[in-house]
Amino acid sequence: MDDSGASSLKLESIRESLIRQEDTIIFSLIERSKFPINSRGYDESLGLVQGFSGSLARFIIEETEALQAKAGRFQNPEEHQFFPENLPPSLVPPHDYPKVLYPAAASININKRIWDLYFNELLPLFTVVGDDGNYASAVASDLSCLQALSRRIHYGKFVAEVKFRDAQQDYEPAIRTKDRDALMKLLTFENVEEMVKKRVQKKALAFGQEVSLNHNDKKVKCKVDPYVVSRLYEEWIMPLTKLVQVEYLLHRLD
Ligand SMILES: O=C(O)C(=O)C[C@]1(C(=O)O)C=C[C@@H](O)C=C1
Repeated sequence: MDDSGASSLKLESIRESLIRQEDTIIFSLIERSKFPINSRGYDESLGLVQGFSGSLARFIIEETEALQAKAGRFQNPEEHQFFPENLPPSLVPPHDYPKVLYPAAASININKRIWDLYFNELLPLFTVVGDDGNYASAVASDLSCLQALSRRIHYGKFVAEVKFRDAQQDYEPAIRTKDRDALMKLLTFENVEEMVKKRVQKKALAFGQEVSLNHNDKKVKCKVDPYVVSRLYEEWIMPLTKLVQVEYLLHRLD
């Protein structure tokens, strides 16, 4: 959260954070698209890393997360690990993050799903086929994409909390009867989703276009197809953010 305390929790400021996170996601996709797909970096059976059974991607991301855990990254309730098993403890003094979410919310982590989705479905949509051997650099960019996506999707916890506080009487019956469909309906704002899709498409066009000094150059070339970015939001990012909201709300009254 950008605000300093739970009392300043407003849907508007939560949405502002989601809007700012769009920039991070789009820039990270643009960075990753510099490299071709580089599939060998994700092959679990190639044995590229001596003494490690798994892909180069898994190796880099596990090791990076271990280092970031020691530096306190996952103390922040907005951050979620891809490999929570055997993470080393933080070595830095704890920061006093505002206590906005209920404590059990920490156990909601859908990164396994985000991981599978990213590598199997999303990556092929915004990278070209090919192999330039730059596996380590490509994976470093993958990690930026994964962390940006994970942070955005799990931000659903904060969105859900503020919606619950704003309309507790509407949410309580559906929470008590564990009615997922009713919760999904309550938290969905189709007009907002339409705006998100349009805005991210426009941002991808603005952030990713080739800049030319040649005035005769009328054709706009984009590093990442703006339509693909809008599709990522429509088909995966927003549905998963809503899934996190439902998971969060289901246990809100435990
Ligand atoms: O802005 C909200 O109200 C949200 O819940 C976030 C979000 C999104 O993921 O962007 C998800 C569900 C709503 O239907 C609209 C937008």
